[in-house]
Amino acid sequence: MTGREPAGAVSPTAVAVEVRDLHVTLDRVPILTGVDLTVAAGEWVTVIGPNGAGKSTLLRAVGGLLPAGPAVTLFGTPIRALKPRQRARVVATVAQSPAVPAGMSVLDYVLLGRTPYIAPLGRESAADLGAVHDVLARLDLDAFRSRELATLSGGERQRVFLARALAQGATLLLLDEPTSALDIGHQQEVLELVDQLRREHGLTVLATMHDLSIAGEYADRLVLLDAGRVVAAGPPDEVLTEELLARHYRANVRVVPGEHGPLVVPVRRGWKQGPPLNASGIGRAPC
Ligand SMILES: Nc1ncnc2c1ncn2[C@@H]1O[C@H](COP(=O)(O)OP(=O)(O)OP(=O)(O)O)[C@@H](O)[C@H]1O
Repeated sequence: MTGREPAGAVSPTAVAVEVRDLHVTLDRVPILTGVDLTVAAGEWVTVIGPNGAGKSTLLRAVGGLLPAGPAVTLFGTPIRALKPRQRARVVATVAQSPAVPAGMSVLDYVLLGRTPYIAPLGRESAADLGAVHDVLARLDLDAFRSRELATLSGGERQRVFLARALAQGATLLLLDEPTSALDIGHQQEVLELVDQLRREHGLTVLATMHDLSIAGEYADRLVLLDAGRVVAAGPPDEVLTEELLARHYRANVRVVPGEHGPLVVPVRRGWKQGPPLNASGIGRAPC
């Protein structure tokens, strides 16, 4: 469906992502310290953590957008051994706020995802166009194909960014807060599509998310990052605990069982739960 093709020199292995003792320093500030992470082929792992924890930095290092030395291996090959075109066939990234090229149509933008398959100075093939049209249809973007990307709403644009990554046909998808601008219906639609592609085509997904309930519903495992270190990792019900979320997010939450994983409900601090409301029904007595 996404025009996935052989990934050059990279051979299939049971491990999609191997990160060992990753240290990243930006402008002399240590951002990631000794991060270890393994993602099995076909697995969905979501990195959670408070603002500034280093989630995007970790995804950028895994995607080869930041130098990571020997610490990152994709499908058994050190990422620094992959040439850019080879890497683009293996890993596709949806960044948090990708640049929007001025004057570019949605169709042309999504076609950029096919660049690793088009010879330099060559033209896109019928297969490239087919992959793009397929992805546009599945993301409910057909009506926008001729529109200038810059004129789309934030949520429409976010779906186009994902479409470009899917059109790339890579085996590993890195999604940095892929649904932050989407309404609740489109959130579910997009995440279900990613999960369906994972099941049908063996995609591996490494994501970041702030919505913890949604993170737990879709991921096989969660990795909790705080101040550049992994502080917890495991199945959602082991990581989404009231105690861990209080400690690392300084958040007051209740965690309740849900059909597809724990649901995290924020509870306002310093106010009594439930009645009594005052006589007019507005406001509660402070604790
Ligand atoms: N070029 C840079 N120089 C110095 N510090 C940087 C640089 N880029 C990022 N940082 C810092 O690194 C830290 C981690 O940033 P990152 O974007 O990875 O966090 P995050 O967990 O994704 O945060 P958020 O949830 O807010 O998106 C932040 O404190 C950020 O300010």
